[in-house]
Amino acid sequence: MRLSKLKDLISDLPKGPLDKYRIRARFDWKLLKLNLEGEEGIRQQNKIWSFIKDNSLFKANYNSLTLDESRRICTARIRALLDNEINPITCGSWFNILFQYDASIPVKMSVMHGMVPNTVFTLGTERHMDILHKFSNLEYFGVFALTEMSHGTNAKGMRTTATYDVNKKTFCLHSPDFEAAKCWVGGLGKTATHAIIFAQLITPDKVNHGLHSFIVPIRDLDTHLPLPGVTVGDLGEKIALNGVDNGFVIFNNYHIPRTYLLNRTADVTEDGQYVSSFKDKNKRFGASFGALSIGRFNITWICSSFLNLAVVIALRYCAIRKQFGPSENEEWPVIEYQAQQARLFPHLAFAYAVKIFSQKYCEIINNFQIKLVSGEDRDKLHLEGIELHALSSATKPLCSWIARDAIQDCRESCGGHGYLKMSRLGDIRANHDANCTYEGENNVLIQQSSNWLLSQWSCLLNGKAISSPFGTIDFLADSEHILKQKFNCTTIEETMSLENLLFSLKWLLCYYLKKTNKRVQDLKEDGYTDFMVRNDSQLFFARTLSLIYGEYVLLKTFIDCIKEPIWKTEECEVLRKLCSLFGSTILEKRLVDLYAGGYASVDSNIDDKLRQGIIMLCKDLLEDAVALADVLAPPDYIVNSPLGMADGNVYKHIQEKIFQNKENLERPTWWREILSSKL
Ligand SMILES: Cc1cc2nc3c(=O)[nH]c(=O)nc-3n(C[C@H](O)[C@H](O)[C@H](O)COP(=O)(O)OP(=O)(O)OC[C@H]3O[C@@H](n4cnc5c(N)ncnc54)[C@H](O)[C@@H]3O)c2cc1C
Repeated sequence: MRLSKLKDLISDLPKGPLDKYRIRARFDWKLLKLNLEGEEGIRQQNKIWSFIKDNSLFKANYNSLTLDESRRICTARIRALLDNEINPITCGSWFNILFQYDASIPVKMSVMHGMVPNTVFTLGTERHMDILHKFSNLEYFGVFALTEMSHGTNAKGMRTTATYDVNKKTFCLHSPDFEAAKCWVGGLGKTATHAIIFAQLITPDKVNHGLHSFIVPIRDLDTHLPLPGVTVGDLGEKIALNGVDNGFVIFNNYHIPRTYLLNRTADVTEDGQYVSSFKDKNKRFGASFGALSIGRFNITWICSSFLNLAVVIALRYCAIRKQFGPSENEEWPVIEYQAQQARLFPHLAFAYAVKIFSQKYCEIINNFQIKLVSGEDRDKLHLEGIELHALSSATKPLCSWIARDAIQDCRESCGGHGYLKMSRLGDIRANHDANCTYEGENNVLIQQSSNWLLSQWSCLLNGKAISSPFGTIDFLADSEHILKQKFNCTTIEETMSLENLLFSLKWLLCYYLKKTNKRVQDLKEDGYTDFMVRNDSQLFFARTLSLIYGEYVLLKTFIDCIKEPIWKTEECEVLRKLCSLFGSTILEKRLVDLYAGGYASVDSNIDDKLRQGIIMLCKDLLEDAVALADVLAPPDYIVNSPLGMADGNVYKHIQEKIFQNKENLERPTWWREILSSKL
């Protein structure tokens, strides 16, 4: 790409005190950005950011808003974005960068204008095209309602019923009590006209066929009042994301047409017969699981958006903020300190790892969804769906915990000013928080991943082939050989090499599979039920097993990405360092297992080699850290934190923000109460 064209695509950064670090970088940040995000990706981002910059509705709010005003503004901004063709469908996964501006907007939009049409498209058929059209035309506003008041994670325990009425040719929706009310539904509190409701489908023969999804009218299209038989309302203020009206709904023998069942995988005929295109019920779930994984892979991208923003703010601030120094006359920016580097640079490495992973797997899951709709080989799709489900069940928790911990460290690494609301780090932390809970509560979701890994392990033990269409665990076929290997690196460089780090994770995964399986078998032999076996094998095995699986795939994806021929030598060099820092930071936390499992002998000094390697890498990366943050940074009007602006004029921007808000300088209306003791 010609330089003038690159300048149009990626704007120059303003000059300022951060230049001191920028000129030390050993690569061109714009070229790295171009290779990492692609020309189309950067165009998508520019389209979204420039729309926000030029639209008065999106001027930053300086004061806290009332709940009602938060919701109104969020809805108005969503409308403006939609009117300008900015939505999850047209922008694809790049839409998730909106989380860096105001997280409520993409949360509500992703549900109403992404997840809902996607679900209708994926799980519905021809007969739902008219409804789909109405969602797209904004005649209908749809929400996604799975969670119930007394059941969230355990979807099978949900108690809303949809009983087929053969005489009326309708499904009768019913919530037996308040505990069966659908709740937490984003957009339902004030906005929705329709909801996709997951309910237990019961046929006239009284057979319960399990959870199925239905399109259900909620509010009158003219008056916006609840329809008869529907009680709908708002859950009130939340910890964050208050632009989103999370709501509840209760049905009282409420009838909807038979055709409102989303019937791609199963249907009920007019005379009440249940028919499924999947002979095996589990396969119906397999394909649906795959479809649901799209949300979880998207969350890894959302985590990446929050993580990038927090890391950008913290790194830029810490490169400016000075404290102490080697002499009376010399003060050091805090980023120069070893402790600060060790706190922040691994998070920078994690940010790149999560970004590369989420970009790749969002593309894979989008392609999977297309195959699902085009009705390719069902058996093949079933296996692919299961692997994607298992992977997203490990990486969604892993990436959201990585981001959670990183954001907190970023907040602390900015000291007191990081605690100011204007730093945005508190809002980033609170908004990100929900990623650990929705789309599958992390601690429960992660069990799905270990279940799949254990089932593949038992195939292997029984001489059967493992099924890994995406190749995330195909190396397990070689597990016997892997487990016999020993750590034998003699130098720090060798220890920190990508090949060695990846192999160590392969070993750990095999080791944890063996250990978890042993625990499971022991419990079975002791007569435990399947339920108790699963419960009692979580600590310290199954949970760690899933995390190691996620870590392995993230590292492998990072390494594969570096191997692509697109990179210039200097880009490869810096990415390799980040990747090595990512892998070694993960392994350093698992030293106990590497020793206890016999991979590393006591005199191998793997701990010293890894730790010294991390220190060396952090020191080395100081040269590139600010430029690496520039690659991840959105424009200043999106960063919108005086601590993290591109020019690095931290104190000037803090002063502007303080003085911008007139209230900060005014005498309080209650000033007499202060002096009352004297009056
Ligand atoms: C901001 C936000 C938006 C949301 N939007 C929607 C939406 O649009 N539509 C919708 O349907 N839902 C939505 N939800 C609901 C969300 O999907 C659920 O909250 C989530 O699935 C967790 O379920 P739960 O709240 O019932 O947690 P629970 O399952 O009750 O979990 C409580 C605790 O118990 C633990 N636990 C549960 N089972 C086990 C087990 N077997 N082993 C070990 N520990 C266990 C969990 O780890 C957790 O710590 C939203 C939630 C939030 C916070």
